[in-house]
Amino acid sequence: MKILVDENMPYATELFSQFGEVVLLSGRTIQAEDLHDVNALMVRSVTQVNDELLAQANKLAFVGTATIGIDHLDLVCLQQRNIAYTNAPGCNAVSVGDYVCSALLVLAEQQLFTLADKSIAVIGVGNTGSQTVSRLTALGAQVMLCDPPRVEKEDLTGFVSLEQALQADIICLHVPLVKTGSHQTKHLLTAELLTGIGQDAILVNSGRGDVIDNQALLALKQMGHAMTLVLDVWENEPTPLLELIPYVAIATPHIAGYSLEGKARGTEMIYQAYAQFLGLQADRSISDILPVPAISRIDINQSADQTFAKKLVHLVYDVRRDDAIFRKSIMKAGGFDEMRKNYLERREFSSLRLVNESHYAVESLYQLGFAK
Ligand SMILES: NC(=O)c1ccc[n+]([C@@H]2O[C@H](COP(=O)([O-])OP(=O)(O)OC[C@H]3O[C@@H](n4cnc5c(N)ncnc54)[C@H](O)[C@@H]3O)[C@@H](O)[C@H]2O)c1
Ligand SMILES: O=C(O)[C@H](O)[C@H](O)COP(=O)(O)O
Repeated sequence: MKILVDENMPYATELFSQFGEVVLLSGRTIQAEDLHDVNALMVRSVTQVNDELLAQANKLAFVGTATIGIDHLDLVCLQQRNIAYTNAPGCNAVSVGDYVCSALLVLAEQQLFTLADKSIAVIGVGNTGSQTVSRLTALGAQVMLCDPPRVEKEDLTGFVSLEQALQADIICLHVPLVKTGSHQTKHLLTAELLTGIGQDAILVNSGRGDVIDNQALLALKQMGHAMTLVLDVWENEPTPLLELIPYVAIATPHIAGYSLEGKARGTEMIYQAYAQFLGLQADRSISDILPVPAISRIDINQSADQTFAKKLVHLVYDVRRDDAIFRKSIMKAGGFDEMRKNYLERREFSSLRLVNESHYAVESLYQLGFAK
């Protein structure tokens, strides 16, 4: 059995070697000839799995992507070739929630605001959006929810329209890239909709870059629109619109989901799916492999407020680290992918246990994801 795996998939060799030979390649450069005699292909979002890539796939029976998004898989092509596929829904949702929380707490400190005083809208209330909602709610914010496809299917009440969501002080985008059907998201934020966003607003995109018309956003910023931008995802990755970067307050190279736990969970989920596909028992686990975090417990000696939450959040993950590396590396050829490949270890809030022997009021910190 030969299993071809993107080299940026942590713990892949440890897990997939249960089934056979594991071959590691750079996901961005996997070619059709690499798939000759390969039984299973395990990718990340940078590999376009389509007719062109699968042209020489004579034995391929399974494709796994260790990601939430599946816009890089041509599902029709996989079905036509009778190739099974799986993704890893929710694998890095906690990591994305941590990212948004870290970014908004940076901006809250810089712009002197309290999240509880802001109107916040989350657009796309699935796995990642819900993680953002629970963190912001823990920090006292009232969060508006916008998810027309869910409202249509689940008959939910209290959700707002896209137009209402775009009036919020803070707008967080968590939608997938959908190019067909009645809820398409490519350029969901058109030039016209972007223009209607408030001058004091904050716009965070950690979904997919194509959801915002990046050229229109640049034109708007060049005309002096003052909204604050947090962009983790960009149109045309790995070569984002360089002129846009100086207008972005927090800019990162598509790493919102890159906690070690999130990436490892992605690998483990497709490993388990492949074992099931083969009718075998998955006998390995990432919990046996993940390293102990550098700081794993802290004694709590005060009740929680936003300032205290910020200290703890940024102790575990301060997004400014990734923003600084992004600005330094993005001008270099291949810089975007290089930053992702050499991403510094980052742990989730849950890696830090808060010991509260004096029973201070810190329930909100546990709601943020810190461990008890
Ligand atoms: N930046 C990163 O590192 C990172 C990490 C994980 C996921 N993502 C991206 O985020 C996307 C969302 O992830 P998820 O786990 O929350 O997915 P999900 O499928 O759990 O949730 C997506 C939600 O968006 C909603 N939605 C779809 N179209 C919409 C529209 N037009 N308007 C409003 N809502 C809409 C869906 O109904 C669904 O509830 C993924 O598809 C992926 O592209 C990025
Ligand atoms: O869809 C996802 O899960 C995320 O966008 C994921 O973090 C992307 O990471 P990549 O596969 O590009 O390494």
